[in-house]
Amino acid sequence: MEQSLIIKNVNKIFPQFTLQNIHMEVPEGTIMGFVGENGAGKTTTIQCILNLLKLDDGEIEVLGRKHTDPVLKDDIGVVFDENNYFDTMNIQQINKMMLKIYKNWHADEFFEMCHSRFALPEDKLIKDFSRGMHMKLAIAMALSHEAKLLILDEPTSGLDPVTRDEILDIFLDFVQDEHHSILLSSHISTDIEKIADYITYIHEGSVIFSKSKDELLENFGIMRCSKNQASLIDEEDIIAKLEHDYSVDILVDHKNKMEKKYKDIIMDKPSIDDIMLLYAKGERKVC
Ligand SMILES: Nc1ncnc2c1ncn2[C@@H]1O[C@H](COP(=O)(O)OP(=O)(O)OP(=O)(O)O)[C@@H](O)[C@H]1O
Repeated sequence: MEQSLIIKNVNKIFPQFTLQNIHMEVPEGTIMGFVGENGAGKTTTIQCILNLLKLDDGEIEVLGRKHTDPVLKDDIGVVFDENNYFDTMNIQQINKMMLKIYKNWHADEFFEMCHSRFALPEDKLIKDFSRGMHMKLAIAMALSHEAKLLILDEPTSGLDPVTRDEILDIFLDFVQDEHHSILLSSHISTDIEKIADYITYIHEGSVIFSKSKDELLENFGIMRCSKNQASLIDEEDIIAKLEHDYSVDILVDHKNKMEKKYKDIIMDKPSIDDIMLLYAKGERKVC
């Protein structure tokens, strides 16, 4: 399988924050969920990919080209959480501008999505759009110029559950083409669990893991231990550990093996939120 996106050892240094040795690979035809706490470095990573920030070190390859190659503009569809560029325009004016910017801009698809799918108002200025309308417009724009890679920063935040579901289906539809792929940053972990094939978790500027979702959710387990039980667990079996007042949660890999080894301990299947919480708040080692 070819990779749509390869990030190798990327470093970006800000005065009070550093992205450290970021690595990630997004295979064609797949969706990579990009998760992490507020301020973990997701948007900074995305800005590096889009060449909006200069790398201090490392390499990024997008669709087989160096990420600085200007021809990539046509092949990448982008949705940012906050975007005020089009505030003084309406949908018609945006269409006219996009026709000049993208060589493969499809006005018919754009209007179909804006009107039929998303019911966006034709004449309203974008600054008068609600947050949900803003996101829908951004998604319609990203999907109307034959992009092969979508880079989406919080595309479903602020949307109601019904619209969110509809948009997730659009993303799933998009990757039915085996040459298409998506990098999807989101705090809504149920969205990620629903549609991602792979998950990259970034914490304080470093990638903690970048793995297939099935591997993560099937292989990882959380052992709910008493303090006494926890003291008997081999250190090498512990990926992360979070102590509560009277109990200890321990994140382990190879869930089935661990269940047999520690028969008396309750083993839960973790959600992405559980895994992030254990890593963020507990003691951990990088896996
Ligand atoms: N241009 C900049 N100059 C200095 N620091 C910056 C700049 N851009 C981002 N940062 C810092 O980088 C860190 C990571 O921010 P970033 O926006 O990448 O996080 P995030 O994971 O996208 O967070 P959120 O989920 O809240 O959107 C933050 O501490 C932020 O203040």
